[in-house]
Amino acid sequence: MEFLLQPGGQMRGTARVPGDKSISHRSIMLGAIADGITTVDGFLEGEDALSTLKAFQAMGVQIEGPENGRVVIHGVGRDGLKAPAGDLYVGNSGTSMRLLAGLLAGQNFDVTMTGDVSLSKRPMERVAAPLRAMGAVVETGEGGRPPLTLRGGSKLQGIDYVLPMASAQVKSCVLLAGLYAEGQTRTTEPAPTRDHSERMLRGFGYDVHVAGPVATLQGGGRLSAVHIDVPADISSAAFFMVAASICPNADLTLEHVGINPTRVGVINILRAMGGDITVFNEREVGGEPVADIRIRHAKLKGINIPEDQVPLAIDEFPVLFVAAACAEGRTVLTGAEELRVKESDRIQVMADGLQAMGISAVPTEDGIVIEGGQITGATVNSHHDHRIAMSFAVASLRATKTIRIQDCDNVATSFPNFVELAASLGMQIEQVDAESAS
Ligand SMILES: O=C(O)C1=C[C@@H](OP(=O)(O)O)[C@@H](O)[C@H](O)C1
Ligand SMILES: C=C(OP(=O)(O)O)C(=O)O
Repeated sequence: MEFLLQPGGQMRGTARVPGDKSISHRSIMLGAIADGITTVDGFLEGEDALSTLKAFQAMGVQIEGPENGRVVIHGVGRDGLKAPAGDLYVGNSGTSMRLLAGLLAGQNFDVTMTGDVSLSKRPMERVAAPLRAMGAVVETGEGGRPPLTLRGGSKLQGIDYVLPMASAQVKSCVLLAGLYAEGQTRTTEPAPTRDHSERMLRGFGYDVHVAGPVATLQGGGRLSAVHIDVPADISSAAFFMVAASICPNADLTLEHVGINPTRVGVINILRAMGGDITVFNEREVGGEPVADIRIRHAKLKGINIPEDQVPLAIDEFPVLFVAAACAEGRTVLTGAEELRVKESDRIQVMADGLQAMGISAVPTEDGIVIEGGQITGATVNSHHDHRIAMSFAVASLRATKTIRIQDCDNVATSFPNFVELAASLGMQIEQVDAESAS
């Protein structure tokens, strides 16, 4: 499936984007191994979160929904998971594979996880290594890539793990394995990353101690079912935050957006570029801060993006590169080599696409240098990457010609109603079959 975009779109109105993907994954994982019935509202009905949901159904957990964002999980308790009948296929979802690796390392059955063509290229040694150090038996495919197999029956020991990279997936993997380990498990991260696992574990009544970069928990405890209210995903909101910022006359309000301090890099960076963003109606919902956000068109300027913002905006860089392409002057990103191991190499793929659209975008080892300019139009490829597809769609708001984006099926992993919502706010977008696209 492809996206076809015409120049001249608008960006006005009020919208609520779908539920947070990171929190949706974790709600299923923790709900499944808790005692009692966990209810979830605002669940992301996208393919990635559904991959996690199906994995637990395959391990014998009764889960109802999602229906209008509501999921009911009949927790089986910490030792109640059953061996799945076959491999667990988790599609495009790195979060599913890496967090599940931790949760499954201490079970008494073997399990193999596989993924799609994009996930099959992504590094899994980063989770295999600490799990092995805890006593797990873990096998990866060639070069440390999927499939990922965990052999059952290993007795795990707690670990004091200093993360070599800023990664919430690796941190969460180790903490989830720590639930099944003897003694204490401690993670130390080089920079703050999303802390949804720590917050949600506490919500389920599990004691996690956090002091600066160090998170500590004791193995062997139990989780008690709760109700979880999933906020709208700031990573999905980001497409419209940039869209409204770059689009003349735009005035957009996004409702009920999660503004956890470990996720707000996109707001900080856009404001530093001159963005007109008002965060209001701040409240706390189920242990996560939430707010409404109003974005109006602004004249953006290029900046040197502070490296401390990188983990706080890690999934928002593809669309922030579009903001940089529309800004006056040069934007420089450094310290972001992690972008090369996402669903695609997001530095290279964005540089290629922006260049095809007439923008000077020069990749570096750990970032990119973008000169603001006039976006023309082009046919570009998303390389199986949902965020790349949606970012190029946003570029249409300042383009002079048609933009065609190939390979857009994976937008359904995180934002199944993107086309409908974008069109309702004024973007000139339609979905077309690849066959009709010669
Ligand atoms: O923990 C999570 O839910 C996520 C962590 C990040 O990955 P890394 O830990 O690989 O940076 C992010 O890119 C991903 O979309 C979701
Ligand atoms: C990197 C992402 O997700 P995951 O690692 O779960 O595939 C993302 O959604 O941008």
